[in-house]
Amino acid sequence: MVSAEVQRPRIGVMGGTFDPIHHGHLVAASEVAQHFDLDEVIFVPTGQPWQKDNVTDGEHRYLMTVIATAANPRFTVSRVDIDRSGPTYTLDTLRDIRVSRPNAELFFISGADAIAQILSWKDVDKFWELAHFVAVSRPGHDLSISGLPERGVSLLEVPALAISSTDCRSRVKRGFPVWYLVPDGVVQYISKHHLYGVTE
Ligand SMILES: Nc1ncnc2c1ncn2[C@@H]1O[C@H](COP(=O)(O)OP(=O)(O)OP(=O)(O)O)[C@@H](O)[C@H]1O
Ligand SMILES: O=C(O)c1ccc[n+]([C@@H]2O[C@H](COP(=O)([O-])O)[C@@H](O)[C@H]2O)c1
Repeated sequence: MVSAEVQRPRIGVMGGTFDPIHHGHLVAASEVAQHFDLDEVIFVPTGQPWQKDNVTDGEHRYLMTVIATAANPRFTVSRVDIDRSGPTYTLDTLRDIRVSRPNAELFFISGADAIAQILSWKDVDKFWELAHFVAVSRPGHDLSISGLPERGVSLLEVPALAISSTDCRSRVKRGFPVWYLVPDGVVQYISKHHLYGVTE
């Protein structure tokens, strides 16, 4: 009797502060999904990103991420980092996602700037047994993985979008449009909730 081989689900994990989520994030996730034949990409907004200051409330960032990903049947959003108290560490993110997807092969997606900082992340030496890391190109940043285990990390060139959340926040504050930099629903959410406005 021939036993059918059960295929493990291949799941991307796109962690980010998403303050706000923009098309650079979405294109990165979509390209990695295509290249690595992923069944799903889980977007995970950070709770308390310990290497960033003055971050917008997590519920706003979570809801913008839900709005931005809603149309893609392979994109989902997880609250694991938003709901965990204390600083957000990727080790916890990956462990929590593994609990909800026990059989999955995980692919953690990050941009060139983030991967360049990875050796400063908590317990980085424990990452490689939990997920494969995919580092994508990003305008203005060299894509390099020197010093990281070769089998643990892959590089992927993606269409260059010179968009950052910092620039989106600055544009809103200065009264410039963010149409076409972020999804339409996110533009409307920012306006409705008066995010990133001039502080009185
Ligand atoms: N334009 C982009 N192209 C490719 N990857 C990106 C791009 N923007 C962000 N990323 C990657 O997405 C992940 C989450 O990024 P994050 O939410 O911090 O956005 P950001 O634009 O870098 O924000 P900020 O400007 O506030 O630092 C990181 O791994 C980052 O490298
Ligand atoms: O684990 C850490 O110590 C750590 C330090 C900095 C960033 N990260 C993760 O890297 C991802 C991108 O973070 P950021 O700050 O660039 O939005 C996000 O999932 C963070 O939780 C993780």
